[in-house]
Parts: sequence; structure tokens; C-alpha cells
Amino acid sequence: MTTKRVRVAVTGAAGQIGYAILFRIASGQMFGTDTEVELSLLELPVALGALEGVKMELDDCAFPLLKNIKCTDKMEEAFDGANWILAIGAVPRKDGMERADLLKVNGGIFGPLGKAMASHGASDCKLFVVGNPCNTNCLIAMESSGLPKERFFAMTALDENRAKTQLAMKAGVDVTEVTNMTIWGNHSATQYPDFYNAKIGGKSAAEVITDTEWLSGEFISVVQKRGAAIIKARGASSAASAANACVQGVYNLTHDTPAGETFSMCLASKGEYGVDEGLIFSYPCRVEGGILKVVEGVEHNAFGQEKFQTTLEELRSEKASVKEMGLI
Ligand SMILES: NC(=O)c1ccc[n+]([C@@H]2O[C@H](COP(=O)([O-])OP(=O)(O)OC[C@H]3O[C@@H](n4cnc5c(N)ncnc54)[C@H](O)[C@@H]3O)[C@@H](O)[C@H]2O)c1
Ligand SMILES: O=C(O)C[C@H](O)C(=O)O
Repeated sequence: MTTKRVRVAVTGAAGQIGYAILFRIASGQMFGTDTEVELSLLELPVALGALEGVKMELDDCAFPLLKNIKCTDKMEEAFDGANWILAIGAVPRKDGMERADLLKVNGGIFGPLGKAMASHGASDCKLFVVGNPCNTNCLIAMESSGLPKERFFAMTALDENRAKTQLAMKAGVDVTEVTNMTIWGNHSATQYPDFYNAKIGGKSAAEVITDTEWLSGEFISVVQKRGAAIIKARGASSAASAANACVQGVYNLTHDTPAGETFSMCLASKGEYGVDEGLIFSYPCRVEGGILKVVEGVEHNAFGQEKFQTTLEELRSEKASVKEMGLI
């Protein structure tokens, strides 16, 4: 029986990821089949025509859970009463760019976004950032909003899925055998996909896959550079897999986590693992009884510590850059 209703604002709703995600949200895959959905779609004025076409297609699906669709080019209107804001609207990188190269282009979107979230979002409004560079964009929105830091998230679920599949293929097992696959740090080429603490059939991936050279070399590099490889191959950045990860990421935040499992999520550090308080850092997380927790006590060997430090330093330097740009 349907008992709940959620209002979801999606920015960049007529873009590639928008087109891949809206139908999945409306079908109940993000919030569950017991939750009705109201969609509030934000686009640039130039894309409002295309957005109208997307709305027509949503209407044509006759989704039982979809109760309202609003299309607008005004952020305040889009965020009015929103319980969740999915911040997808931003420029994607092109071949040869790093995600951080987008800070100058996209960073400016996120200050006004944080302010509009604070002034118009519902009292429990949460932000999930997909637009790159997602960690630091999320930091800008959080700092600009003045809202509690617990309501801000950025996406490493896609990196986690990529890493799981690479490990499963190498071990010759089904992908469901791979658990506890944590991405530490930044959604960038410095992220640390932690194969030592990941499990295959309940054992450390580093015990099951004995090719340590592959794990510490090719595996990490493939996951770190997968976004760039897709841009090169497709001529456009990942869209369906990014939408899938966003659906999964918000689902993970809104449902209790199965026993023994963890998921990767970028959130404001409270100093866990020595990360500067307030940096948007990807950690292993769990939701228990509706409460989100960073899983503590995960150990890193010297190799892991070095990788951890590298991604932490990068996030510190992105924060310093946006400070210099006057964005925070
Ligand atoms: N975190 C991740 O894992 C991940 C994965 C894939 C893509 N991304 C990022 O997601 C973003 C979107 O990717 P895409 O492929 O959908 O791009 P896209 O260009 O297809 O779509 C982006 C849409 O956003 C709109 N837009 C731009 N600025 C806006 C603003 N200020 N307000 C509202 N809408 C705005 C554009 O009109 C466009 O329709 C990019 O920054 C990309 O790098 C992140
Ligand atoms: O890599 C990109 O620029 C897009 C996205 O962040 C990805 O990881 O696919």
C-alpha cells in the first residue's frame, strides 16, 4: 500500500543523465514502490523545449507512483518544497580533461544552488551531487547553504560498481560475490578503490586474486580512468551507468543496508580517518534504523595509506582553489 510521498528536484533534467534517470525515479526504483513521487525538473531556458518532450514521455508511461511533474528554468521554483535535489545539471568534461578542470565552468552553479536549497527546499531537503567535480561542487553548495552538513552527498556509487565488475571478471565470479567495495576520497583519478578490504565470497579480494601487480596497478588505474575511457569510446560521458548509480546511491541512503554490507558515499567528514572536518570525502557507509553511519575501524596497510593520502591532498587542493576563486 502506498503511504509516502517525496518531492524530487532534478537539475539538468533534459540532459543525458536526466533522460536516463527520470523514468527510473518515476517507476519507484529510487525511493521504493511504497513511495509516490513528484518530479520538479530544472533546465536552462534553451533546453526547456526538450524538457517538455521528456515530460510528455513521462506522461506517456502512466507510472502509477508519479503524481506531478513541474518543468521550470527557475531554481527557486524547482526546489520549492523539495525533499531531495539531484544536482545533475552541469557541463560534462571532454576528452583530455580532468574532472577538476570543470571547477571553473561548473563551480559557479553550486553557490546559488545551495542558497536556493536553503530558502526553498523542504525542512529535510537533502542534496545529491552528480555534476562534476562532484565532491567539491557539493562542498560549495554546502558551504553556501548554511544548512546542516549531514544533508549533503556526492556520488562514488558508479566507481564502486565499476570496481566490483573488474574484480568479479578477474576472479571469474558473479558480480554479486563482490561486497564491501569502498571507494575512498575523491570521484577523480586519485580515488582509492580499496581491494584489500573488498571481499569476494566473504574473503579479502587480495586473497582471492593473487595477482597483486594487477590489483595495485591495472585494476586501480582502470577504475580511476573509466570515465575518461568512456568519453573516448562514446564521445560523450557515461550516462546510463551514472543514472543507475544515482538511483542506487539515493536508494542506499534511504533504506537500511543489508547485514555485513557497506556502500561508498561522499559526505561531509566529521574527522573520520583523519580527514579534515567538512571535506566531502568518500567513505564506506551503512544505514541502520534509518541512521547513516561512516563505518569506522577499517585498516589500511602502507599501500592503502599512501593512496588515501593522495586523494585527501587532492580534495584539500580543490577546496583551496575554490576558496581562491571566491566560491566558498
Ligand atoms: N559523479 C559521477 O559519477 C558522474 C558520472 C557521469 C557524469 N557526471 C557529470 O554529470 C554532469 C551531467 O552530465 P550529462 O552527461 O547529463 O550532461 P549533459 O550535457 O547531457 O546534460 C547536462 C544538462 O544540464 C543542463 N544544465 C547546465 N547547466 C545548468 C544549470 N545551471 N542549471 C540547470 N541545468 C543546467 C544542460 O542544459 C543539460 O541539459 C556532468 O558534469 C558530468 O561530468 C558525473
Ligand atoms: O568521467 C567523467 O567525466 C564523467 C563521470 O564522472 C564518470 O566517471 O563517468
